[in-house]
Amino acid sequence: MLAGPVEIVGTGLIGTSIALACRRAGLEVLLTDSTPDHVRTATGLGAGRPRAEDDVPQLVVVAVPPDALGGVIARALDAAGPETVVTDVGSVKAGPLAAVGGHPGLSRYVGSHPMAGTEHSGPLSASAELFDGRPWAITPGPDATPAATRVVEALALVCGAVPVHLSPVEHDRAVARTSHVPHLMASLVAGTLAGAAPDHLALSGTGVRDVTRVAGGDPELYSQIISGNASAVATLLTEIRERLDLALEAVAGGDRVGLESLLAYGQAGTRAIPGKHGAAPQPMAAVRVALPDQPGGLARLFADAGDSGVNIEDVRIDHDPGRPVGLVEIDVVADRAEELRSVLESRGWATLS
Ligand SMILES: NC(=O)c1ccc[n+]([C@@H]2O[C@H](COP(=O)([O-])OP(=O)(O)OC[C@H]3O[C@@H](n4cnc5c(N)ncnc54)[C@H](O)[C@@H]3O)[C@@H](O)[C@H]2O)c1
Ligand SMILES: O=C(O)C(=O)C[C@]1(C(=O)O)C=C[C@@H](O)C=C1
Repeated sequence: MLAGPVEIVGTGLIGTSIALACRRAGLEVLLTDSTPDHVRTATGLGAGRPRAEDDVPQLVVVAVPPDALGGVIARALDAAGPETVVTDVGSVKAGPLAAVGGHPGLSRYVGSHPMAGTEHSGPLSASAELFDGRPWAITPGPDATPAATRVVEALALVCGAVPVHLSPVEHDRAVARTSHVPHLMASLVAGTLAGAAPDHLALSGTGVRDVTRVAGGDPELYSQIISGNASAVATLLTEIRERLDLALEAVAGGDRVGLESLLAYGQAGTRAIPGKHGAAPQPMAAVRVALPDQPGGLARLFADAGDSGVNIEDVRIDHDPGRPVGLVEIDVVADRAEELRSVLESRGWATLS
């Protein structure tokens, strides 16, 4: 279905990660970016080769910032061959589709959106594994042909992702809830840390890091993303503002029952998030390991964890402010945690309960 070549327009974090995943599958990849250095860097990483004038890609993947999507998709539809399919990976889907409305090549355009990323930008942060097991929204407009949709679905599969089909409007409503509002909330919480006293910040544990990580993303990119989905984001913000008022009243008025009910509602929300590959959420447990601050320590720990045969779902590293020791929290499926702990202890690692 996807035979290549695949052209990537925009060789930043997402474009270069897709290019690397396509290369991993043996596909020919052509690279384009308005910043020639990014093409050079991506080429150096093994993501493909610069596109030549006479190349005819089977699929063009547009991975540029949201404000530039409409123009770049239209140019890709103009420039590509009559059979070439064009997709984009922008975080909002109704806007780019509207921007190319009426284009004669519209039947070859199918929007999409991989639900994976990091708080970093640019080709140097890219990874072929970024999309493994992650949802990838496929959002054909009414004019898209089934054949073009299948090509874009094949791209998601080549990248190791799980395709999820929905309309552009439904997509935008969904990601307001699962991505855009969470990002904004993380930024509001993280903002309370800027300028805080260093001896207060020294008490930062994993909780505050978990809640604020995404707020480290590029403000220019996220302001484009959130503005591009303004109506769905504003609807949810209004809901949250009402609950924030209730939280304020409960805290200020010492209403423990009201507070518990707000916290229970939040807990129910965390439990509603599906597990990996869209499966039902599985209970997780963290195995906590003391890691001496020495070169190669983490590699040895991962090798020993790998030998246990227990899959690592997530990892966090924290540093003891007073000692040259790190604390590594390895998340695994709860019923395998004891197995991992006992293998690590048998290899000399100190685990903490
Ligand atoms: N960062 C994420 O977590 C994430 C996840 C999924 C989707 N997305 C979407 O993917 C797209 C790219 O995001 P990113 O995080 O890779 O950003 P990035 O800044 O890492 O990369 C963007 C690249 O596009 C290039 N570019 C800008 N304007 C261009 C133009 N007119 N023509 C050609 N190249 C151009 C830039 O030079 C840069 O290399 C965005 O639309 C974003 O909404 C981002
Ligand atoms: O993991 C992260 O760092 C992300 O923010 C990734 C994330 C998300 O919210 O899930 C961010 C924006 C994208 O449009 C898709 C994915």
